[in-house]
Amino acid sequence: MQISLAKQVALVTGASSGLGYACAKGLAAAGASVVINYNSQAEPAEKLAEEIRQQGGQAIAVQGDVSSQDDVNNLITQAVEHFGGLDILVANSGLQKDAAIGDMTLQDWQKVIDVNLTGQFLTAQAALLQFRKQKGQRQVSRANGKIIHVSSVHQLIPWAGHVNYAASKGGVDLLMRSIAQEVGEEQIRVNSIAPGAIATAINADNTEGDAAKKLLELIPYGRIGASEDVANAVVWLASDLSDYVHGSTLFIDGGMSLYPEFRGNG
Ligand SMILES: NC(=O)C1=CN([C@@H]2O[C@H](COP(=O)(O)OP(=O)(O)OC[C@H]3O[C@@H](n4cnc5c(N)ncnc54)[C@H](O)[C@@H]3O)[C@@H](O)[C@H]2O)C=CC1
Ligand SMILES: C[C@H](O)[C@@H]1OC(=O)[C@H](O)[C@@H]1O
Repeated sequence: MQISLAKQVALVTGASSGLGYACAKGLAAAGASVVINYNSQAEPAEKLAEEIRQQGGQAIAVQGDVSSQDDVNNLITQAVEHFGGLDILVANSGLQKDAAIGDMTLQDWQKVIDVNLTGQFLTAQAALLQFRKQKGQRQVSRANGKIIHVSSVHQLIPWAGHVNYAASKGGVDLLMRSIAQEVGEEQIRVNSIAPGAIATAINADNTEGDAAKKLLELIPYGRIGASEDVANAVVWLASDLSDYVHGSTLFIDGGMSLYPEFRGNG
């Protein structure tokens, strides 16, 4: 079944690479106008926007640091100014700064929390305030706006050597579920996805060669994920086909989260 997001406007943060890039492509292919946020990599974001326009879609690339409230507010402003409103937020931006707990600097802790958790708070808050502002004006979906947080299997599975990252994702889990509890009566739909091992650039060391073999021992379904596996799930969660899914986390991990033990991958 081909999903249509025609007339809808999506903002994807951290979309100049990896999962965000794939999600922006997938949402555009489903007919959404897309705001492609990037922090420092302008070229791939602009190229993707141009590719979408060349294919008859609508897209713009907008620089912004999701840990800056002013930048986040500008992302929403650009969506409204260019496409008339906002219907879908994919809060995707994230990074890792790995260290053993005894070696982790406060800077490395703070940076990961600022982007992976505070950035998700700021983008979700800005999006839902826009949903409220435009309430009743956009007859494009059964919901009055949709928020999809990108979390990780490590919201559930501890990850030695990555305490900042795992803590940030654990926070995203309760952030999502608390927002969902608070705004559901406004028909603002809030969910998250929890990817497992997906072959993206930041994961290259772990998803190739011997490291991949080790990882595959933790994946019951027997393969490492692709960005498209995540993008397909995001398009479905953004569509009315999932209209009764609210406050849920969709694990996209080949069954990795079935394991109680994860000795990490790097
Ligand atoms: N690749 C994987 O196996 C998994 C990835 N994830 C999550 O998926 C999301 C995307 O990760 P990947 O695509 O794998 O990595 P990636 O590094 O390709 O994408 C992360 C994006 O976030 C952007 N970003 C970083 N700091 C930012 C800031 N301050 N403001 C705006 N954007 C910022 C980066 O520029 C980058 O484009 C992250 O939240 C990550 O935690 C979760 C589970 C597994
Ligand atoms: C399980 C993955 O290999 C691991 O999970 C994450 O959230 C990280 O980005 C790694 O990809």
